[in-house]
Amino acid sequence: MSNSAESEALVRSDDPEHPANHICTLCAKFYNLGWVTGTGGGTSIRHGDKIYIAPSGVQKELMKPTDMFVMDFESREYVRKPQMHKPSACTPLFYAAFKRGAGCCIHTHSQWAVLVTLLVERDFGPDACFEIEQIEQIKGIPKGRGKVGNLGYYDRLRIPIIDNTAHEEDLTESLEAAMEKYPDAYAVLVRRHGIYVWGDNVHKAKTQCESIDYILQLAVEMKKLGLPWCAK
Ligand SMILES: CSCCC(=O)C(=O)COP(=O)(O)O
Ligand SMILES: [Zn+2]
Repeated sequence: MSNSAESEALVRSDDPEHPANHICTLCAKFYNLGWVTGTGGGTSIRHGDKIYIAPSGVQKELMKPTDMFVMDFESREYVRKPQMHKPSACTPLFYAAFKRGAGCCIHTHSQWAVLVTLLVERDFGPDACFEIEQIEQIKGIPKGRGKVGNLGYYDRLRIPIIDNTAHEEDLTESLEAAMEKYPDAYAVLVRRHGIYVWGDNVHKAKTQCESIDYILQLAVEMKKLGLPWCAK
């Protein structure tokens, strides 16, 4: 897109739920939860045929709508590219979630997520997975893509764990492999790094991420108390 007025229009709106505004307000909230401190983590939103992406290496809680990159979903070309920055290194990972029908993807560096990946370290390898059941908050997570409703109290929540890589974008292949292997998952943990959580829309991605973070914190405390995550 060569016309700068058109490019500007993509990020200027009075609607607080316009993705350029929404990413900024969400990241400010997530900063206060310890999810996106020190420039780590982030959020991306799909809006029709456009994807809104934050810049890389910036304080995510201080971003402005005009800082946003905008990518065309089909061509994967940028239709808005602020000169000062590069797009988030998480972009190919967010894109993997959008290809699976997500409307929003959140990446956090939550310490609870990191700790859980260390607590299941004994299962290190391609099959590593965090599993928990009989916790009320599990009901905040959908059963799976194309399935109706959320998990029940007696259902088991499974979140696959992939190994970290030196560069964020190099996680893409293993994230996509985990998505294939666990088609019902709405989240993937990254060992010693954090978590990616996605949802059909912004509201669902946010509430699912909150539910999962709550469960991960609980899981760490349960482990400290010697309490099992699953009944059997
Ligand atoms: C200190 S953060 C290291 C990079 C990272 O893991 C991350 O999530 C942020 O990447 P971005 O390119 O969006 O700044
Ligand atoms: Zn990260």
